Amino acid sequence: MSFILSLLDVTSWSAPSWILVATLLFALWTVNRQTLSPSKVEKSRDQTPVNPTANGGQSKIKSYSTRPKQRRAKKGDTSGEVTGGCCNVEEDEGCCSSNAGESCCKSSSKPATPTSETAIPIENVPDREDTEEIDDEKRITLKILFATQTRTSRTLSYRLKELVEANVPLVKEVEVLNIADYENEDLMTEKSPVVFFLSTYTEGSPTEDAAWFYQWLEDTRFDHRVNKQCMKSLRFAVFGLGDSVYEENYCTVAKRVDKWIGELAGRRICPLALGDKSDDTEHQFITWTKLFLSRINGVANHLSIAGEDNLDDFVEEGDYESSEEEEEEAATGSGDELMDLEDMGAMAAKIKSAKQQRTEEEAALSSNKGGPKRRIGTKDAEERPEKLIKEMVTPMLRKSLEKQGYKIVGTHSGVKICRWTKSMLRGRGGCYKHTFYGIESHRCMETTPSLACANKCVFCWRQHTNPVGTEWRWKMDDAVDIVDGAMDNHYKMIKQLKGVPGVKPERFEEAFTIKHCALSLVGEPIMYPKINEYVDILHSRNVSSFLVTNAQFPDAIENLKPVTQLYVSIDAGTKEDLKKIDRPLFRDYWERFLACLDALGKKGQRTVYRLTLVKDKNDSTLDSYVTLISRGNPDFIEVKGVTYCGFSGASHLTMKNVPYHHEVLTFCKDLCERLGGKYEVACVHEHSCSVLIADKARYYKDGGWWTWIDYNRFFELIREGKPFTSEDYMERTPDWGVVGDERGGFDPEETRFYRKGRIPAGEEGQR
Ligand SMILES: Cc1cc2nc3c(=O)[nH]c(=O)nc-3n(C[C@H](O)[C@H](O)[C@H](O)COP(=O)(O)O)c2cc1C
Ligand code: SF4
Repeated sequence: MSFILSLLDVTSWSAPSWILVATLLFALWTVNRQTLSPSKVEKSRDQTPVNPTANGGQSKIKSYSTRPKQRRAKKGDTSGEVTGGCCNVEEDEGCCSSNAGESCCKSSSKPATPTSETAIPIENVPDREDTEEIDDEKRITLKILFATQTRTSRTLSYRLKELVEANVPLVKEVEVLNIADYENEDLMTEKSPVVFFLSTYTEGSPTEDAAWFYQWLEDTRFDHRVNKQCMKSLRFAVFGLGDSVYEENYCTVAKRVDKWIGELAGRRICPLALGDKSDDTEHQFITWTKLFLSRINGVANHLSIAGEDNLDDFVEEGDYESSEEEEEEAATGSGDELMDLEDMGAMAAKIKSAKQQRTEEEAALSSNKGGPKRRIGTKDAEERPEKLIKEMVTPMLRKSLEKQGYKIVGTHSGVKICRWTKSMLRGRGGCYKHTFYGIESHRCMETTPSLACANKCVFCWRQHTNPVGTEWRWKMDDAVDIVDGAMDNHYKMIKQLKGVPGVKPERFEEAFTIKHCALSLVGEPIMYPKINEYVDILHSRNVSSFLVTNAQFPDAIENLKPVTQLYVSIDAGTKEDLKKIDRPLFRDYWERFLACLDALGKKGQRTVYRLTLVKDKNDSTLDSYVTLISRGNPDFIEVKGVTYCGFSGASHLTMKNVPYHHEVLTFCKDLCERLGGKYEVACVHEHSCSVLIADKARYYKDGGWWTWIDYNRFFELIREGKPFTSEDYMERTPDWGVVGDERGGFDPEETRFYRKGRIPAGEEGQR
């Protein structure tokens, strides 16, 4: 042992020891370098095909001897697939768990490791010996510029880099850069072909990193000092990222950049392509990439033979109109076949026929239904021809949501076990709904029949991995199937908790009879056109229903059957703030929001406004909340401090936006004061920074608060089928739940558990 220690004591080493160690280190470094040397990497590309047909087979480079055609790639062919890495496009936004504090690949500065098909075959592979003969000076550099918020564009950029490196030996180097790090003016003298991956955000705007470039490019077109042919030497291609639900704002940034560079005489290597979040971005990317690889090979080949000139065969004409047709081509390609340049004629015919078929189908629909648009609650979606209706949860989205812990039920529903369910199973306390309304958290299922919604709220738990839409446009599952599916999955998750330290056997048993359903997981439950059938099934099984809606569908609120408790989310007090916080899809979002409050006021049911306080964002406009409360006249107002879900490129919320419990309480007291005494703070749940404000006239009786629910009575009332009100099934709130009680809303039958390093509840500073 002392010998080893003396070896570790470097200060005692003699000169020969130093020389020995240095020699060993050098030898190790050399071996390692050889393992990773480019020639080794090249060897692994040995079989990678390249397409000389892109230059008409007339390459003057001796090395491009043509080999017989390789087999064509089939969709799903994974031969040559590189596995590993979490930021491939399939997980573009969802690869990171939303839990704060978890290690996150998004924060890594390392490029995403693609799981891409690096072996996308371009036909006629050059022989290994031949490619080695290519003079390095003849090989070109490709630049990829991306602009992103949630990293999809960045991920695709690195995937394209990998694919080009694996498939196009004439490209020596692929540089991937954030567009903000590129000198805009260099586009006018750029020698390397440039590919842009650009995403579009609110109202068709560019991302922050692209804003300067976008403005510069727009201005350049009108700058009389600038030659309108200034980008003549630029070979470029644009891939846009967006979401077609934004209709006329769909991929605006990419469309415009493609158009503007074209107007400045830039030469397109490849048509504009659009990756649609509501469709299959992965498929669109692969289809476009196949075309791009063959084109860039042609461009590289010509550049290396003929230099700057003689490129006309390999660039698209610079006019924007023609690229729409091309865009269609990229979108409709089957992805199964390789598009050689000679195949383009056949492809054009295919696109034309696909277009015609679609027009005919749409026309048939319009004549049947009086228009192709589908509305929530109508049967249009159900009656659309099967092949036009897509599933809401694509395989890519499924993977991403499953990573975040959701169990996907059918094609549009999800269920997830709540942390309070686990907590109550272990006798460590229930959630705020236990304190406020007597919910048994260990028997509560949190689910949604629609993972889609019509917003992009900054505090969304899903970090924007879910689909969005203003109407139901997906395949629709039967209500009974999704209730069954959600319950089965919930029970499976409960089963997995067997044997977890602290789980109480009697609670574990009870958990196999669900008593409550919180339709508030994510998404918009009332978007599901069969929501009434859904709640009927729950009630018939003696399961209570707490349904939360985001106040964008007033008709659906009006048509909704009685639920145990109906919530609307009030995410802001003013039109401007609502736009900033919820980032709604509807242009008339404010009118819809107000109409929802009016509809709620007329329901005559047990209703709740749910306010999520985001410090410095929606906590300052008290008077505007007063107006909204007077409008919908809810029974309760639940106020909760926002929960920090970790950083998401699309959100920008930080811990600074999370209010302290005392700040939430002060806000509530101020609010009650401004409401003139009609409402009062009734309960608190300090644990989760939640406060309940109740209508005093309705819920304060016999010297106490009656915010709890008699669930059995509710089911009886439903079965009786006669009209009833919230006062018919209220129950007295236990003392420990009432504001001012020293237990802070913690059930005395439970045992408080403090995680190491956590501040005990009720203490100053608790969030
Ligand atoms: C708040 C928000 C607003 C958006 N607005 C638009 C839009 O106006 N048009 C569009 O085509 N896509 C829009 N999108 C969709 C994004 O462009 C799409 O999610 C894209 O894949 C994001 O790419 P990125 O991950 O590289 O940022 C929006 C997304 C969010 C979160
Ligand atoms: S409405 Fe809900 S699900 Fe939709 S974005 Fe907002 S928080 Fe997320």
